[in-house]
Amino acid sequence: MTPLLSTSDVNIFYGEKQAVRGVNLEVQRGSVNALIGPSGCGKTTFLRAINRMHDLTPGARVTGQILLDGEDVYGPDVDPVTMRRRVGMVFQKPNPFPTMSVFDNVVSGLKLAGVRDSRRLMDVAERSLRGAALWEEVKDRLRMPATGLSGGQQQRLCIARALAVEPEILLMDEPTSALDPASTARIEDLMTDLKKVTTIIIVTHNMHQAARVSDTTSFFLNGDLVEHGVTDQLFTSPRDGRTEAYVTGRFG
Ligand SMILES: Nc1ncnc2c1ncn2[C@@H]1O[C@H](COP(=O)(O)OP(=O)(O)OP(=O)(O)O)[C@@H](O)[C@H]1O
Repeated sequence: MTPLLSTSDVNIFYGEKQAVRGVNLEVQRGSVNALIGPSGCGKTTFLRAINRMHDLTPGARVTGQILLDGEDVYGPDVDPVTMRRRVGMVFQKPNPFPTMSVFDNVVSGLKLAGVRDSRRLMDVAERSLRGAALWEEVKDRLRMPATGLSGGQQQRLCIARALAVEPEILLMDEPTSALDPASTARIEDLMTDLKKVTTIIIVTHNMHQAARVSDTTSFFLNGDLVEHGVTDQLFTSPRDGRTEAYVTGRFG
């Protein structure tokens, strides 16, 4: 099967400092992929290369190749804004637009793209909120400020906002680290459903979470991708001694 995402020899630098080294990775359509590893090993740096977020970081540089559905993400004719629409992102802390209503948050990307048809906007809002398992909780307060929602609801709203533009891939950077256990469980459950409509790469510090939600796992250490494989196998019979030491909690 042709992978949806494939990277070859990806190196990422902040000025002179190299944060990610020679990463080769393939991600299949409709899967959840976890990036794990100790703090500072380059997980977030790698994630942000996929949707060209480093274009916005002064001094950051990406070399090598990242192909999304066969297209070079850093190709000369690729518009970074269009690429960021194809590659959605959900951050550690929920970041709804604070001055906008629930509804306007969800459809903000579509409005930015010039969609004005109110029927279509409502359809997309409902589909996206249902997709993020939030519709039932907010359907009667779509016009209320997004900031009135709980933290867990705000994070699901951010997922709905990302889904509204139908991303080919959804990047999630520790999406539950600011949430309570109940909200975390809801988002973990949601991921299984999200696989039906998109492909997910999630950075997580929590190895139990990686084991629960992901199909494949990539273990990073000091900027290197040490091991990538089927999650069950990586956790139960890792090939590399460093992976084994990490997943058995010998360092972290
Ligand atoms: N904007 C930046 N400028 C310079 N160095 C950076 C920048 N962002 C990250 N780094 C460095 O790059 C390395 C990788 O950081 P990164 O945030 O990708 O790691 P991580 O694995 O996601 O860590 P964590 O789990 O703590 O979030 C670290 O040494 C970090 O200090």
